[in-house]
Amino acid sequence: MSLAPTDMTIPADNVIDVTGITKRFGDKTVVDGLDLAVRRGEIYGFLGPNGSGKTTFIRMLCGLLTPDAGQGTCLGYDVLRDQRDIRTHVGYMTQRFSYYEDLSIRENLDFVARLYETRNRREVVDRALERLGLQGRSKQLAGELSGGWKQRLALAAALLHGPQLLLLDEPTAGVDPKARRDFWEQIHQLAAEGLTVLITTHYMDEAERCHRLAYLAYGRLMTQGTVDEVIAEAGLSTWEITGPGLHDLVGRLRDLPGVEQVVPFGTALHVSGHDAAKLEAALNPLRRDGQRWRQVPASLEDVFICLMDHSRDNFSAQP
Ligand SMILES: Nc1ncnc2c1ncn2[C@@H]1O[C@H](COP(=O)(O)OP(=O)(O)OP(=O)(O)O)[C@@H](O)[C@H]1O
Repeated sequence: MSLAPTDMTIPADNVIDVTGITKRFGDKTVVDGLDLAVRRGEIYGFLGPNGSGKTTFIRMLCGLLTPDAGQGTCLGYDVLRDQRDIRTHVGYMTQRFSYYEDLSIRENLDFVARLYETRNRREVVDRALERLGLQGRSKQLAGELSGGWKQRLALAAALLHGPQLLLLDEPTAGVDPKARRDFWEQIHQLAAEGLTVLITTHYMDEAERCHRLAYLAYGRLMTQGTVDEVIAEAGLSTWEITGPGLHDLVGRLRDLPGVEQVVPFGTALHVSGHDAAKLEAALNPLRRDGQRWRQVPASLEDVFICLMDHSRDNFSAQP
């Protein structure tokens, strides 16, 4: 499939470059003064709890919603004025499968190609089928496909018109690990060819596959950077405890000075706080024979849980 530039001019550096983007629904500010710059060829992860404003932000970026405040460009187009141009040049994969279940894969792709008034439709659809490994199933009805194949169809459709920016809203939700891995290989291949990707996900392993990422809570940007930068900036000290008696330990740990979060991780507990000395002093008296206590680097999940706990709910208490 061709990902060659279309007829537009894109700034060499930032494909997305927006500041102060804000959206209100009634008295709720669901996206609150968001700044974001994403470079060409970057895979940028967007994380945050349910309802934190990720989809709303993406819909503003791709010209489906108008921001109430803020400014900037997407693919060189003004996000307030040039929404029609943006819509034409962006590939958007929505959270819900939105293709015709009673049409085949090929018919669905052909339909999308018609919407974009694509020239050489047959050839373009053939290339899309080939690229996504869908040739063998081209006659299969979309409604009969498993989650992983539906996701491939949706990705093929989002790429059909040769966009330079792909906005993916939880594309792998409910998809099995093998299909998720294949999907990410595909995304990295596309990025290597120059496509820019903004992707929302709740999976930590996927966050770690992004070049950079941002974490949102209640519409506000809590942190952004590479995985290492985000972890370092959080400044969390974390202890991992394994062995017997962890269940009883949880309750005793939670109210100790210096302990800010206690999270079970499989057969281990992660105990974190920002003041390393205070945390260690609080933990020391609780050590028991047979348990293993060790200091570990904070994980991305530790950091995100901490950010969520410390963020203020500005959704519920507005005048
Ligand atoms: N059209 C709308 N009218 C009113 N409220 C809306 C509308 N669209 C979204 N919201 C609200 O805005 C907030 C942010 O929703 P949004 O879907 O952007 O979050 P999200 O981070 O994408 O969540 P998820 O991870 O569950 O997909 C939510 O409280 C949601 O109920």
